[in-house]
Amino acid sequence: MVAPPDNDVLWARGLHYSYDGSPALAGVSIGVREGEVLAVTGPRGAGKTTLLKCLSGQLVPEAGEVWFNSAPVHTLSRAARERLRRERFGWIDSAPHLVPELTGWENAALPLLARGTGHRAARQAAAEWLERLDVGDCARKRPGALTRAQCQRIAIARALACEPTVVLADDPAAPLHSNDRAQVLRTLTTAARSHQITVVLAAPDDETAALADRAVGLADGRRSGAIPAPDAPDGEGRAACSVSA
Ligand SMILES: Nc1ncnc2c1ncn2[C@@H]1O[C@H](COP(=O)(O)OP(=O)(O)OP(=O)(O)O)[C@@H](O)[C@H]1O
Repeated sequence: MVAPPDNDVLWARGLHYSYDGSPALAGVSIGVREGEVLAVTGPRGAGKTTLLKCLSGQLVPEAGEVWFNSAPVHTLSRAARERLRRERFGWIDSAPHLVPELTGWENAALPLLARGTGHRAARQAAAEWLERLDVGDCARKRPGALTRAQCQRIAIARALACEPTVVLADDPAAPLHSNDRAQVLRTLTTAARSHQITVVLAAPDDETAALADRAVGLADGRRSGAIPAPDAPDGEGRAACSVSA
């Protein structure tokens, strides 16, 4: 095993993963620098979700290595990977997956409570993140009384409230109306940057990728060619990244 570069908080080399014999990742290597927002772009089925799941320890690659903060993830036991995910990673899915019986703040506080944070402190942290994400008025409401966009903001608050080292966001604006998409994505990237949280963002479109500092492409489970850098407005946006399989 070769240790990753020092400034990569998350680093993977030669990842292979198949579903029932069909390859989803075929030798992907990637490095994520501390504090950056990295977009993983590519069409449907390119392997973005599978890559994020391998990086976060949800899936174990059939071949290849994943390192977090210079420690191997791919060799950890299931229990150790679960602990790592609970303590250091946040996950945002393309659907909010809130618990319908719980209120907004209770949903946002769940990962903190799972970590053993006291009820009062968890409630306070959840409430602060709901405010930051402009859904403070949803704290006492249940998901059934909220819009999809409000629920997705609560899901983002849930991922950020325990201030993880890395957030993996799998097309987090997918279910939203186009008016809400840009706003929700911008809120996520701004909040992460202001708290030095590294983000890996599966981005199916240019609009999403443009909010990242850097973008890498996937196609058919492999790294695809160099992505041109668009004009980055207001210091936001991505840089070109020359990539190889
Ligand atoms: N649970 C699964 N069982 C079988 N095949 C799967 C499973 N999940 C993904 N795949 C397949 O693996 C390949 C990569 O899928 P993946 O979801 O990682 O791509 P993606 O880029 O995230 O796509 P999308 O944008 O549609 O989410 C696709 O061919 C997909 O059909």
